[in-house]
Amino acid sequence: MSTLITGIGELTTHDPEHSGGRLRDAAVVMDDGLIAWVGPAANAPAADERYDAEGRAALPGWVDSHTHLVFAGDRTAEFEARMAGEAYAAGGINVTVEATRAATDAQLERGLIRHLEEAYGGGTTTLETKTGYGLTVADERRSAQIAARHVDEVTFLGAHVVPAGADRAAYLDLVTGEMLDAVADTVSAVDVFCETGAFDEAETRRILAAATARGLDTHVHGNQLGHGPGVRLAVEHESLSVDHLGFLTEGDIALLAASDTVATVLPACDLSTRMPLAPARALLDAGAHLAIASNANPGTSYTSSMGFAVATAVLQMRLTVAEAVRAATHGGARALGRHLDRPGKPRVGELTVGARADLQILDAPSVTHLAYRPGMPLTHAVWRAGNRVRG
Ligand SMILES: N=CN[C@@H](CCC(=O)O)C(=O)O
Ligand SMILES: [Zn+2]
Repeated sequence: MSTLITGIGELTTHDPEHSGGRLRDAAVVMDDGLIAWVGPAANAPAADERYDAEGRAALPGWVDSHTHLVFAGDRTAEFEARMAGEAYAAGGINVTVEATRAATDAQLERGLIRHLEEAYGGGTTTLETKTGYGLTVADERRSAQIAARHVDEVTFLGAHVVPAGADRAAYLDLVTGEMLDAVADTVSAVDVFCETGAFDEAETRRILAAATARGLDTHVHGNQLGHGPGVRLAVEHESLSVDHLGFLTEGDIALLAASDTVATVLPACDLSTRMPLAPARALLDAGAHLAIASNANPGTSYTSSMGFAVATAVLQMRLTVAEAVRAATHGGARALGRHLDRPGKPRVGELTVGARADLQILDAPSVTHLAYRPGMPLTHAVWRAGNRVRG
């Protein structure tokens, strides 16, 4: 079944062949879950069904490359304390760990589905989520298995913190050994929280090496709470991404600019933790690959709204709307290694022939409205793999 979407007032493709990635009065044909044709509406071929966008803007669905959505419990009190002046500290993670361990599988799955519905309702079509609130072999395994039933990419974050009451050396052995083996078939990548209060340089190196030895991709949570080795380790290890980046030196920016490791910024988290905004403008100007993600989690960023993240990146981080949209789609795909076709996984984050047909239509004439009308519900219709899932 093929679908023609026509009457697109402004189409963002990310294909440089199409007027630098932006077309006016455009159309798209989807067939068999993939983009089959993109071009001027006047030249569009026929299809089995037709949808008229009536002049609205269309763009790739959001690729949210960083979330933590397998959890139970609530951190409202911690948020209130932060808004009253307390600093964020990694230790809060243990509050969610306790609640997650106490939850049944069904409760965790229901919570995940509820949060995914929110994310998808806002135009997200590809989503990564991490384990990291179980921190025992059984709890990390069930978190990974529940996530794998519902999301595109699952990342093992056993190295979130050393759980309360655990022996540090023994936990390091577990997270690089038995616990990693228990999830290795279920996840595609391993993440490490490299930060004071979480894991230091030597520990991070060991965890990244254990992941690579099992053929898994890697990510690093780095430079969130202060300056540190996160960026350097991610780049040295050729990790897919290093995420957060509120505290960067000129040297860190130069390292990222010279590497394929994606610099992932998390604007909603920076706001919610009242930490410095990551220098997205400087990263792009230096030539780094940039992604924007939600970091949806109950501690530091309890929102999965990619529209909000994009608006904040424009209004506060000084990106253009086109740069922010690219970082939240193509950038996120690159951060997950999904900007290239993989066996059984067509590339995402762009509207080019052969890519997965993931497309959102805004109730607005241009993507500029994402920042011009921040916080407004602009998602009008969404297709995922060629199926209309919203609107
Ligand atoms: N920094 C580490 N992990 C999460 C926060 C987790 C939490 O506080 O529950 C983050 O990305 O911000
Ligand atoms: Zn995170």
